[in-house]
Amino acid sequence: MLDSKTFLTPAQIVAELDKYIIGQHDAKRHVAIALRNRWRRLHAPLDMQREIVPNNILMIGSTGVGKTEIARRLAAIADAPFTKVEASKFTEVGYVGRDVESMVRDLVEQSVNQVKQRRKEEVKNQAAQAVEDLILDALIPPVSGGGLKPTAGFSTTIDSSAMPDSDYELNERTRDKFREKIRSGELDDRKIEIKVQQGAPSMGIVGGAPGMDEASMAGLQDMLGSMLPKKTRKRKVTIAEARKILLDEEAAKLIDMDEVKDEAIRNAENAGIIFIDEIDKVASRSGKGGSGPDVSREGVQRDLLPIVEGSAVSTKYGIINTDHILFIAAGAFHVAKPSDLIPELQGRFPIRVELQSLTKDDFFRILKDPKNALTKQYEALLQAEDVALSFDDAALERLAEIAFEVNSEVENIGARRLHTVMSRLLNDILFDVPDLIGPNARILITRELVDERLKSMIRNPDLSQYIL
Ligand SMILES: Nc1ncnc2c1ncn2[C@@H]1O[C@H](COP(=O)(O)OP(=O)(O)OP(=O)(O)O)[C@@H](O)[C@H]1O
Repeated sequence: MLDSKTFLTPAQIVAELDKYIIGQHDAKRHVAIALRNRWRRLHAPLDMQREIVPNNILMIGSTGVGKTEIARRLAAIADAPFTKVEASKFTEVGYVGRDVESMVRDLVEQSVNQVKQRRKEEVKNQAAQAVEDLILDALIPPVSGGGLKPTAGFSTTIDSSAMPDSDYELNERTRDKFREKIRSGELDDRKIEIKVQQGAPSMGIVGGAPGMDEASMAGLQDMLGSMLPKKTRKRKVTIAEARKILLDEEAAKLIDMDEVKDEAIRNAENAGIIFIDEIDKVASRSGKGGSGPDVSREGVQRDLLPIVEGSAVSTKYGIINTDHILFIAAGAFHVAKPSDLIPELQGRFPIRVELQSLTKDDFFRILKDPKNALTKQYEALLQAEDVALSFDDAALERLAEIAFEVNSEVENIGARRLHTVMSRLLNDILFDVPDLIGPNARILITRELVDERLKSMIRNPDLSQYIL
């Protein structure tokens, strides 16, 4: 995507983000520039490409206002590998817990999966052809022998050497007929026996050699795994299921894993986005009179620094350079301030954006407008049961109001509150369909209905604390 000749302009990127995220215009502008800059860098002269450093971003805003969502959607727009980590989960090197390099390994893993998926898509037609042959072999073994065992009801062993020409032709004609039936889906429910590959055998390496890191261990496991013959197992499944299972296996056989690894590493290096949440939780400096936990928090920041500054991290797919990965750090910064981060780290996140707290009106729009709005999700769920659910605007206004009130009275969890409120509102309906509310029913959620179902709870803070 990023290496294609044209790419979305910053305004177009914002327009894409607008489809999913309400408000937060400032943050959208900054991430749009950062993304377009990555494309610009890849089209700059080679010697300059090395010099251009990404403008990492620090997002400041309370929980549930769209920080993660913006970063995730940004990655989706660029089809870029993305990973989210919580800074508070890291521990300083030398202590038990997740080491900071694991986020780079996660990113590469993500990138490998993405490339693999893309390549499989490219060879899908070729793989489908091979799958059709395998299914056919299971139904009617070819005269040349081989193939998979047919199930009861079909001819069994065919001795090709003893077969006269006419029998051979007959077999071919039968196979052609069945090929058509397989294609039309007519035989989808018929059971056949197929050989499926079993998951990688466990090598039983626990702990590894002293001094061996996680990446080398995983690499060793992979290497040993690939040296052993792949185990297969027989399974009896319907033709429809066989198609799915075999398609994945056949597609995997057609792609070159070395190429996949190379491309995945390149993508992670040039397009990867790492989102570090809760950075404020590791932001307090021992220099300010801190002890114990402060020292360790500063340790985590010091460990993060080389990765954000650019260094080589070894992963089971190879060495990856972090120089051009885009880092987006985020935190509420209610207690600690960005200035409590160690200066070197502050310097690595030159772009600061503040996300706004969401208003009642924002809640209303979040319920109604995004492509994946909660109302649209529930409507689609019930559509599957042929029940038409809809919401009138007054109902959505009331829901937004309730979510806003509960946030101010109980705890502010931002737009996440809409999930709990909606689920409370619709639970009975979701349970009653289809037993009590049959197909073709129409349900209109009105303001009165919202009040009726939720009023008792919002009047009682003790209750809403647990339920909403
Ligand atoms: N401005 C917004 N527009 C649309 N949906 C939003 C917005 N803000 C939050 N949401 C929705 O609320 C949920 C939580 O948002 P998100 O994960 O982005 O929170 P966050 O700001 O990253 O919080 P945290 O720091 O706790 O992770 C998501 O389902 C997201 O879609």
